[in-house]
Amino acid sequence: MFIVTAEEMYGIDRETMGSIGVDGKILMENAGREVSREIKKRITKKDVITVLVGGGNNGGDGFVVARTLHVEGYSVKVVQVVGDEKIKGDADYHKNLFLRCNGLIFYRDFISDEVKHIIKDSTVIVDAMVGIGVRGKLKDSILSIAQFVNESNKQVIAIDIPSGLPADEYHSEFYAVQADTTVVIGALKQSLFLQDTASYYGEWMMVSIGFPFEVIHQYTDKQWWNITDFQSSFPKRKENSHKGTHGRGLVIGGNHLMPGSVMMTTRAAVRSGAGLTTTGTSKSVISMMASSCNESMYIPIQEQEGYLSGASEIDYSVYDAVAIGMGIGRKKVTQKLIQETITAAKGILLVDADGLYHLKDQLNELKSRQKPTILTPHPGEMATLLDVTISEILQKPFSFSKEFAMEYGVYLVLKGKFTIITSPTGRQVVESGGNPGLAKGGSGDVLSGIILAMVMQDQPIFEAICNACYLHSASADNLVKEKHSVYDLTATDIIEGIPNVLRTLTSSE
Ligand SMILES: NC(=O)C1=CN([C@@H]2O[C@H](COP(=O)(O)OP(=O)(O)OC[C@H]3O[C@@H](n4cnc5c(N)ncnc54)[C@H](O)[C@@H]3O)[C@@H](O)[C@H]2O)[C@@H](O)CC1
Ligand SMILES: [K+]
Repeated sequence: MFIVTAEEMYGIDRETMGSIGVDGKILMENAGREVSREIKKRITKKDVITVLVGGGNNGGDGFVVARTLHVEGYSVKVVQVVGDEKIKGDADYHKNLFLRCNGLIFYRDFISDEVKHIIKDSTVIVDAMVGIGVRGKLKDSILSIAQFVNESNKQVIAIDIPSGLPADEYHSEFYAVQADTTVVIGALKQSLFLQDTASYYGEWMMVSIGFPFEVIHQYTDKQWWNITDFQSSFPKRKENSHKGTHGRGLVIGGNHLMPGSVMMTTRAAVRSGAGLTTTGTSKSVISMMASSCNESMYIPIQEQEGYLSGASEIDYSVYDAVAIGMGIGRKKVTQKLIQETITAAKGILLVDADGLYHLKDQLNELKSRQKPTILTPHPGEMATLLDVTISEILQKPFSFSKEFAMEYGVYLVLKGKFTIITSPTGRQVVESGGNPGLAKGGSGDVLSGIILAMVMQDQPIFEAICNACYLHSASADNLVKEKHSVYDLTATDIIEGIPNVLRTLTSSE
């Protein structure tokens, strides 16, 4: 499913009406019909429904919903929250159809006792006051109605986007309707995947109203990754494959005080299908790891006082992919190791955790790498890389990611509740699975191991990274559904949950 900004949505709308020639009235009819279909799954004929209708096309969709439900025998009223002069064009056409079907409209552009009574007497509120055309904070008249709706405790179903909520990232202050359900029209809006706006949507689903796939794709390169994408792009294993087919991966990380991270990355890579996995770390970490992770091979790396300091002994040419940085610490001696690895690693290179800290002054080096580079920061690490605050990153995660990935020619995985994966060409995918059980030390290390294994399989690298993120979240979600809680779930559990996801979501022919 595609993700759009408001501007991109308007482009798609214009193109569909202009070049293709689909009449706006038909699009509006389609939108209202599809939204009604979703609403009907959530109501009965006993419900009393009020549709709050505003002055744009979002309101027009509201009139179609009101008419569709009314002619099918549901109890529906419309409250038009703007003056008559504001209802124009296609919306006015659909308003007249509703009136001619003997639909009932109350006109109130402020919160009066009458509107309060109508809302109080309703069981379901359909919010069609403002859609993606919202500009700034809601005006007082509509604001007061939105506030009353939020206090009313009624079931609220929003059309396209909760009224007042911005569709895009980097917005100013807002007040929005809190929906229980939002029926999103045509394409997913960016604010569905931003930390401070996502929850306003409540449960959501998307309906298609006739925008051609090619037209949508022409305007956006952003996508939400779901089970269908995972299943259709996950590589199938061939009968005649051998361990070399599935990649030789090297994990470099750890220090004498932090053996766990590199251990989890290694075990996750082994569990996710890497053909051969080698761990490069300090002697003391090897002695701790070797007995519990005997599928891996080990290379001791030069160290100074327990911290990794150089990797001249590694023959990088034998590895298809290298993951570096987990548990490596921030000591200055380690910087040289990162420097050497960036230039010496001839295959795919993934840099995570403290590796990113050391990378900060060497970002330009990445531009000359011949093979793909993957960086996997969380917002704090991303903020450090860019010298901005975490809250700035969270306000504009799509833009920051895209600029960064394109500037340095890297695949960027900005981790979080909504993980954004960006390719060097600016293509973006959001992976939104997972649960709060993942917000713990070690889960990032596990993700790095899964990515390492997946990028060595027979599939395009961007899809491989998206699938790795999906697998990581799906493992956590299955475990919380079946035998764990978000409190006790550990990074090790996530590794152990991988087989179940692979077994149930993929077939091995
Ligand atoms: N061709 C069509 O008929 C389609 C219509 N669509 C619907 O149309 C919507 C976009 O329509 P529009 O571009 O007309 O815009 P909206 O209907 O989203 O918003 C415009 C209206 O909101 C008012 N408004 C803007 N900012 C406000 C504020 N801060 N306080 C109070 N009122 C404010 C404006 O005065 C105007 O009346 C989408 O969200 C969707 O619901 C889409 O479904 C796509 C297809
Ligand atoms: K709305």
